[in-house]
Amino acid sequence: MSLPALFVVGAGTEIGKTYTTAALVRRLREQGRRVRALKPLASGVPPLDHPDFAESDTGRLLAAQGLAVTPETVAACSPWRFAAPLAPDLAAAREGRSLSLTELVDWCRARLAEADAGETVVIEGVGGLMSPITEAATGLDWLKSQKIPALLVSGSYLGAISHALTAVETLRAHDVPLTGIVVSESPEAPTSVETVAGQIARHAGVPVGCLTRGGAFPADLPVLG
Ligand SMILES: Nc1ncnc2c1ncn2[C@@H]1O[C@H](COP(=O)(O)OP(=O)(O)OP(=O)(O)O)[C@@H](O)[C@H]1O
Ligand SMILES: C[C@H](N)[C@H](N)CCCCCC(=O)O
Ligand SMILES: [Mg+2]
Repeated sequence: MSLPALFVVGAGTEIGKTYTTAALVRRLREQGRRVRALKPLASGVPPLDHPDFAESDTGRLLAAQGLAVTPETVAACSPWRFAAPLAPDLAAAREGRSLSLTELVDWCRARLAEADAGETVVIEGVGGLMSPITEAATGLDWLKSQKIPALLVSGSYLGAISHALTAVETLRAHDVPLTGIVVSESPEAPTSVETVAGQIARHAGVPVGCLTRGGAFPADLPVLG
């Protein structure tokens, strides 16, 4: 199995997990490293031939990897896709489908196991750390089962500090290794992203980096071994 691998989790939804994951993929590729980005479970995904597909998580992660959108590349990145922009269990129910945590974890394990030596695998979670993914399981259960370190993504909106620190405490309570935190600048935040990152860093006890609007992955954040 390749190492390192990273699981990108959010302190909330729509705060920059995909943006951060894509920025990390680009950074690693610039460094000449091989990287595979996965968004195994995605809700709010339009059909492949829809003009908005490129803006979906899967579309953005394929673009960051330099991959075209084809039925094969999409299925290899995001095998579980649902149309409704809801928690995955609800989105699946709208389509008369259901999800199995075991199948999801096994699929990810297989991708980690088949990765070449020297290849980095980055998995983006869904929603916030404890967003429901099946009727019984949350994203935290998924992350714990996967047994790879987490990278936490936070916003810089008012309230983000508490959301980020609550997620840090939850990860700690569940013995999930946390490699660092990326604060992705939120639109119309009342203070600078650096200020928010500084506040989070004072309490989090792990490296914290800033990702400004439209910016690149923070150069000073050591997230991979
Ligand atoms: N640092 C940033 N610079 C520019 N745009 C950003 C940044 N962070 C997030 N965005 C934009 O904000 C929106 C939400 O971000 P993103 O899709 O990365 O969130 P997410 O946490 O992955 O959401 P989800 O829970 O749906 O997976 C996207 O349009 C994204 O491009
Ligand atoms: C549609 C959205 N962008 C995500 N794909 C799913 C977010 C689920 C959040 C559920 C919750 O924690 O309340
Ligand atoms: Mg995303």
